[in-house]
Amino acid sequence: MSGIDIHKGNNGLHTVMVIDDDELLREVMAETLQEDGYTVVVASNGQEALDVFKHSPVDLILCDVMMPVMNGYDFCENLRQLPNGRNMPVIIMTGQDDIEAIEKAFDCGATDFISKPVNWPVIGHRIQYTLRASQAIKEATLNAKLLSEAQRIAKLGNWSWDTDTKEMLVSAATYHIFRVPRTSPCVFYQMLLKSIHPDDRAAFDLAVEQAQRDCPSDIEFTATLPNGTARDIHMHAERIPDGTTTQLFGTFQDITERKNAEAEIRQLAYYDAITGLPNRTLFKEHLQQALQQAQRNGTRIAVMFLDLDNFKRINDSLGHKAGDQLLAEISSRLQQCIRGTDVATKDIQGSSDSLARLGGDEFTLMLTDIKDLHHVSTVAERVLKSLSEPIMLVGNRVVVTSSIGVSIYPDDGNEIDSLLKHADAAMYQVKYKGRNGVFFYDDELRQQSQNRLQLESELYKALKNDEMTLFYQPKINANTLKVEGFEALIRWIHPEKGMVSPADFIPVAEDSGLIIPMGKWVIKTACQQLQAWRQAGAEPITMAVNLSCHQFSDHQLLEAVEQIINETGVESELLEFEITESVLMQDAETAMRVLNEMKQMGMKLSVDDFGTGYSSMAYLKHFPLDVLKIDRSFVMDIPQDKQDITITTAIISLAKALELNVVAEGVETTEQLEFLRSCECDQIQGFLFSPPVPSEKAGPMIYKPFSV
Ligand SMILES: Nc1nc2c(ncn2[C@@H]2O[C@H](COP(=O)(O)O[C@H]3[C@@H](O)[C@H](n4cnc5c(=O)[nH]c(N)nc54)O[C@@H]3COP(=O)(O)O)[C@@H](O)[C@H]2O)c(=O)[nH]1
Repeated sequence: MSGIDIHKGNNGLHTVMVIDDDELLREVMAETLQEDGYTVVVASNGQEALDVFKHSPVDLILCDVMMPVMNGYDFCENLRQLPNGRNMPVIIMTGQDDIEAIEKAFDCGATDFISKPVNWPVIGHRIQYTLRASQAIKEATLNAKLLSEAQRIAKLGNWSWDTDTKEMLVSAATYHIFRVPRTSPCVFYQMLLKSIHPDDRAAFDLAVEQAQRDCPSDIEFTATLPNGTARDIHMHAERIPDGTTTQLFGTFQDITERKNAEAEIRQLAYYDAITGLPNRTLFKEHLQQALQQAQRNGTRIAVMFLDLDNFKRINDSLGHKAGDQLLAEISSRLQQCIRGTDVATKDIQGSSDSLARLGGDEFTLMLTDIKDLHHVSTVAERVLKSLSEPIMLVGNRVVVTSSIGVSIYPDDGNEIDSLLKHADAAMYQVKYKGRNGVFFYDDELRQQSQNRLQLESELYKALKNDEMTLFYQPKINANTLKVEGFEALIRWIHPEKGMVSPADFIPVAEDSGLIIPMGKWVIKTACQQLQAWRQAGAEPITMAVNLSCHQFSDHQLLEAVEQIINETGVESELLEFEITESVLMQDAETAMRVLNEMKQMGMKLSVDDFGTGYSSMAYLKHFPLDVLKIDRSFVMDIPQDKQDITITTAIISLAKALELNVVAEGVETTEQLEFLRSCECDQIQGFLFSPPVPSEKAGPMIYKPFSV
């Protein structure tokens, strides 16, 4: 017979290949199998069968042994070499029902055998059973392969272990995780034990013991691989269901990448990138733990709040890179300072004392277990001395001093926030007294902070109860002495205390956030007043309103101003904002953006208290400004003070060069006026003409020039 002879069965689900040199037997067999529903392909010897097999899909082979050209044994051996022949079920038909022939058939790769003469009624069932078994093997093989791949992808391997015999059977992925070659179960166990980091060994033994007691356990340990690298491994262990207490099973998973990512996230979340020190969040965790411990042990804690005195100036003049370098140097000096007698640790575990960078140029130190406050002073003095040593920054010798405020638990507070707040208040006391020093939070500050709290709550009520009013101080043309504008200044008419100075409550409003609604009220009231004067026939005059730091950085400010302008109908070019030099220079880039937006809306912009901060001329040149206001402190001692004369003259010249109007504030005497006039100062504001007054008194000033 030549070519492929196919006999189609009626269901055609499975194809059986019949290989026999006896043509009659072949035909009978084909017919019988066809009747059972199989499609049949026939071949007359092994060689022909191999050729047929290569071209037509077959599910099972029935093969005679003794055949010309190629016998059944050789066919089996050759078939197993083909990729799709490796797992093909082959039933050998042997006439010799002896063990030797059967063994030889199995040796050559046969799946099963049947004896000749063939039992025809049974053969269909035999084939069906073999096909079913083959299908099950195929599925199991595929599942095992997919599982193995899944384990590889998940870096997860499984194991089973008899803790008595010390035999540990593991999956391919487990070998891969530990980077060891396939080996015997006993050897693998030894390798595993050897790889576990000594610090993790006790936890590993405990996890095994726990699993033996039928409590599933999970641990993470570090394994050192044969190539010396360390990997983080997670192990889950359980007792084999219905097994003995020594029979365990579980998984190993390589979690190194996850652990690394977690460490990176932790670093970003808890540490400062410039200095590597703990940040505010971690410091608070440290402090919280230390507070709990101090509460239990009845000990004291010192919280030091440290602020560098001249950082901003250095940052602005030498650049941010140098600023970062400076912070890193400060951080390492601080670490050395507390290492003298105290241990500075960077992490929570085992931490006692701690150092952190809160942001900007602010650092905090926590000293625990304080027996004597003298010790805190010693550390603080050491810090001051160390930080004031010169630092070389991009070729410049820089000297930085610092101000330190200290609060003590439990004396000055029981909670994180109050301790930090009080240390901060003490630090401000140092700044106030001239910087470069240490101050401990004390009764006076406590009283001040209580007063502040009281003021804050009264301020809330004041806003609600309409206790605020505006006074107006005229700005007068230095030559004509005509009123060209007013500055609106808030006043608080307290029901019991009478008039409270804005100098006392504006800082509290700033800290509490109340400045935002209060500031809006001021802008609106000032605009309403200006519009009322304009509608009553006044010439165009300006109305200046002070913007505090918080107001200036409030994202909703411009929206609110636009609404006020629309509601009151005031001409936007008559509204002037006075912003202090220090607020503008705090974040010059942002200031530039906000000022430009204000300018686009038509408002006038004025730099208040000019000369008291330190302006970057580069920014000043580009800010869209209209007015420079010379601070009162320079005008006060004119004409006696030579330096003030020099400064005032210089500011006026600068304003002229920048094509800005210049206003002198705090003018109280005719000598001051004469001097300012001689320098061509444009406008005068001060008690010489009028203090801030209520609107009823301010209004008539518009129509009648002043005289001196
Ligand atoms: N953000 C806001 N700040 C405001 C507002 N209203 C006032 N303030 C700020 O409070 C500080 C104190 O203000 P005040 O007590 O009103 O003092 C002003 C003038 O009364 C005072 N002044 C004016 N001329 C003279 C003078 O000849 N002699 C003298 N001794 N004092 C004088 O100067 C203050 C105005 O300063 P300035 O704003 O720099 O022009 C003060 O910082 C106010 O800015 C507010 O609504 N919002």
